[in-house]
Amino acid sequence: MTSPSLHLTPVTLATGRLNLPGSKSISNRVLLLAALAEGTSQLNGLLDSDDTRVMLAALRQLGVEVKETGLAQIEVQGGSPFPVGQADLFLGNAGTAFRPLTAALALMGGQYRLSGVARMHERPIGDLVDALLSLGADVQYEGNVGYPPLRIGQGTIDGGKPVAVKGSVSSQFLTALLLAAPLYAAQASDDMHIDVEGELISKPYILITLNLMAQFGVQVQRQDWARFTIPAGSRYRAPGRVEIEGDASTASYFMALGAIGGGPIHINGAGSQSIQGDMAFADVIEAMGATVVRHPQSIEVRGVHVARGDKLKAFDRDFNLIPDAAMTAAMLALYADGPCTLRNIGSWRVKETDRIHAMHTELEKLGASVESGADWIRVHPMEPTRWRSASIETYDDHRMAMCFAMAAFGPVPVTILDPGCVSKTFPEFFSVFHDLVQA
Ligand SMILES: O=C(O)C1=C[C@@H](OP(=O)(O)O)[C@@H](O)[C@H](O)C1
Ligand SMILES: C=C(OP(=O)(O)O)C(=O)O
Repeated sequence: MTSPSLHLTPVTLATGRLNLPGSKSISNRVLLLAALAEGTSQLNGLLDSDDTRVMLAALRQLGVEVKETGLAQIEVQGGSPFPVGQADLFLGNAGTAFRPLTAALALMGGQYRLSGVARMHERPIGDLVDALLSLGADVQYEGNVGYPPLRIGQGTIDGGKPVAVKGSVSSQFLTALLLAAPLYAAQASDDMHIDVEGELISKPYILITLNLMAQFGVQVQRQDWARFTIPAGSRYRAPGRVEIEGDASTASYFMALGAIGGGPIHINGAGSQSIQGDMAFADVIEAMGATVVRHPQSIEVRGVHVARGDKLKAFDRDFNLIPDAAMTAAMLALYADGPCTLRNIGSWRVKETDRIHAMHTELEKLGASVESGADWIRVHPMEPTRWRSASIETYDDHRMAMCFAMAAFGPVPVTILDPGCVSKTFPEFFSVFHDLVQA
């Protein structure tokens, strides 16, 4: 179901403060960890959005006791195996729910079906399934080989020999194996080794995984990015309280606002102590000419006034480490003093939509000159006379909707189609955006 379109009239200034919603990546990891850990976990600051709702609903269907104890506060009674050994789970388009649950249920054993929206059934999962099959799990494709929906049965898991996983399509496959690994390692007499075969993309997300596993009592040993060892006897223990920090990918939209709308924008919820790689987007806007002050749990951004003709500095950068925040950088290119090139972003092709195609097409509708290839995109800056008033398709991709809000700093009105798709990670995005900008 599509939502009514949103008309953005030109704005010139951005200033104010906001509290970030909880991190999607941390929320869904912590929900699964709390469900697997023996004992009670109190999760504070959890994100409330489509992606966390499908994870919560799945855990409840699996019999995990989850209580809402306050605003963004959840209490989880964990333990494994899950109480319900048979379930048909719908996981929307949430990669952070689909991939980790596939691995956990495959190692747990039972009878499960995992499906999602049509786009989820076009997002690859073969590299994770191959790794699980090599461990002795029973995972079958219901439709196209290499893609959801999946059926999981009772396998015979042997983690005694190193398991290899490819990480060139998504880091979530390695994250999924790591999160599930203690289901085997807890009973094992030998350490479990996970080897990465070939290139590993989006590395900072693996560090989030390892950090949170450690908070739940499992210390993974890492040899570069090649081998991950889960010691024999490793088991998750509920840590009591877990504070979930704000979402750094969401923070990128507000850092961008400060960079082009003067600021100051005060962003509360993630700062220099963040465990999220996307906080490095602050370095990107700094290099473009914005001023960033980093506090342990917040940041402040001041910038230029692009609506008055100021320009940001152009860039040519590798964005492999921050693929989500990279989309925001592509929008900032419109206001730069030269062409901006984003490299090593091949994973954009298999996310909520083909983001290279979507970005290229929609930026051209605004009047921009764009070039792209298999894993890169180049956006040329806009002269004021080039801007065209366009209706922007969002392709059911929350990040397309959120980053095209930055086009409101151009001189013509812009319409965002189906803006409600922001509910994947930040349902209140447009009301927070409107509170910060002025004509
Ligand atoms: O592990 C995670 O929480 C995520 C990893 C990244 O995916 P890839 O590893 O597929 O790039 C990122 O794009 C996604 O939004 C969240
Ligand atoms: C790629 C994304 O999501 P997912 O967790 O579904 O992979 C994203 O949020 O940009």
